[in-house]
Amino acid sequence: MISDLVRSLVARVATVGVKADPLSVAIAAVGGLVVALFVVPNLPTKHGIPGPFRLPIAGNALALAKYANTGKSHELFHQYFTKYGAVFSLSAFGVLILAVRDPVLIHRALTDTTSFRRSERAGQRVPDIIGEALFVLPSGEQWKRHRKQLQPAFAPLQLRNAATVIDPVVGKLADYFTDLAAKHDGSATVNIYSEFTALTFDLIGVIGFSFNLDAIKSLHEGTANESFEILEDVPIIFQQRVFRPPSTWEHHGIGLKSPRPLRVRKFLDDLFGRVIEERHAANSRAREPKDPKTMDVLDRLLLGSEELGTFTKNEVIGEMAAFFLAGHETTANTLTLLMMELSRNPEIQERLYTENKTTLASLKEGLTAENLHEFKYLDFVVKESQRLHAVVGRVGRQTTRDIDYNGRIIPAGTNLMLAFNEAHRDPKYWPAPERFNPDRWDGLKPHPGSFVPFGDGPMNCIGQKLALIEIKMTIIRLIERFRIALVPGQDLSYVTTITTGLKHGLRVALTPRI
Ligand code: HEM
Repeated sequence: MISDLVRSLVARVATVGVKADPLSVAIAAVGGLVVALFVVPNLPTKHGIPGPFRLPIAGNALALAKYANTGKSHELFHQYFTKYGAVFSLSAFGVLILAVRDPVLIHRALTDTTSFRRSERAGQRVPDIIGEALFVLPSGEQWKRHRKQLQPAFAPLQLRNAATVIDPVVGKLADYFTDLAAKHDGSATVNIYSEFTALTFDLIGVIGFSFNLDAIKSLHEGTANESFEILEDVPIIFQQRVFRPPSTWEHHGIGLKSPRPLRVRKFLDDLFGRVIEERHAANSRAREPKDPKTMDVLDRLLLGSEELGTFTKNEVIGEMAAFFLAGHETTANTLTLLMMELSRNPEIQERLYTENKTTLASLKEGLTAENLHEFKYLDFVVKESQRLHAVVGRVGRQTTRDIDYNGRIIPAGTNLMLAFNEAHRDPKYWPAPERFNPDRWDGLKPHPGSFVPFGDGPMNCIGQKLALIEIKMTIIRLIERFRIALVPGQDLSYVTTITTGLKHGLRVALTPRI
């Protein structure tokens, strides 16, 4: 059909050359415009990878923005993967994007650092707030410096100490549920997502920076918590900017000079500025210099090192905000979706309870970071939940040179969207992919790239061990003390911002086990 259109236009243009009557000129001009605007953007490309119809200039940006702004981009991508297969192409304002579900290409893009990189794109969405933070920094020297400096804050000793912080905080949360249940006919009904968001928010503050933003306290006392509200706005601004050209941000109230982002940045400067000053003062009062082995994230950011130099104030504040961002919503969503599966599958819950009881009784030194591996069925349950619910559903990379992909050439400079959530449910790698079946993990070594909840390669999640300690300890302590049931009749649809979770959270009834 396209070739017929092009042929008739060529004939028209040829006629124009001979006769030049006004009607033919007008038809040829309109036709030329139609071809330039609608046909050329949709001609088969060098890479030959299929994809949905592209509009002139905007390409697929309008559909992407529409779905992204309603939190449903996962639905649009799923429709396209179903229609076009494991890799499809999109464009947005001249930028070519390949969406990838194929685990082989996902694995390659995450681990082959000579052919793929993280581009500047994510950082350019939030240069005013967290532009210089690890998880948006492009591949290169600055990323390497941040990673090298911060990695030791997640070493075994720090994780062991973190576990000693997590266990009592979770214990207090469980006490709160017990009291609530006693006041309400023996069962506490809560939106567990709100509880987990507050929990993970407080934990990242205490573990990473030794200060508590008291989100749990505010939630339970029903008081406002400005730090929490402001930090929660960062991913929303991020998401609202993703598929919109920067020239339109101001119009949507999310420009670099718009009041909302300015308020966020000012608040972060004030809050984190105070925390930084206090830490500097404490460090200068200390008689001995800090032992690098016991340094937390903030120490590492402030003290720098001989080898890696010192961090600017913008880098420190950006990292602090980004750690709250990367470290709390991801973990809260993972915990919530896991609770959804447990509340839907009482028999799995009971198996966990039995394992819990025997394993906890066998631990001489109590629950620690080191003995969590003894809860084997719990490990399967967590993995299976992360497989079905990849809360970081998509991650970006860019090709640094032409790539041969199954005989097709993906040109250098192409942006890839690696769809972890789709790879996790690919029937080629996962039999009965929609079934929540923890037993599938018994003896299983997944195909590379088919299970990547924390990414892979050098840019994998720096906080993954900490996140798993938080998740496992929370589940162990809640399952130990409560039966968890789903409150019927609720809307469990997903919402995708930077992460994917449940749009309205999750209401569960917690009934204490006697
Ligand atoms: C279940 C919880 C979590 C999930 C599913 C998750 C997932 C991920 C994924 C998929 C990436 C890779 C991004 C990429 O390849 O571009 C990542 C990176 C990152 N995560 Fe997590 N994360 C979680 C918890 C945490 C926690 C608790 C922290 C902090 C304490 C954290 C901090 C980071 C940071 C700083 C990066 C950037 C690493 C780098 O670029 O070198 N995450 N996370």
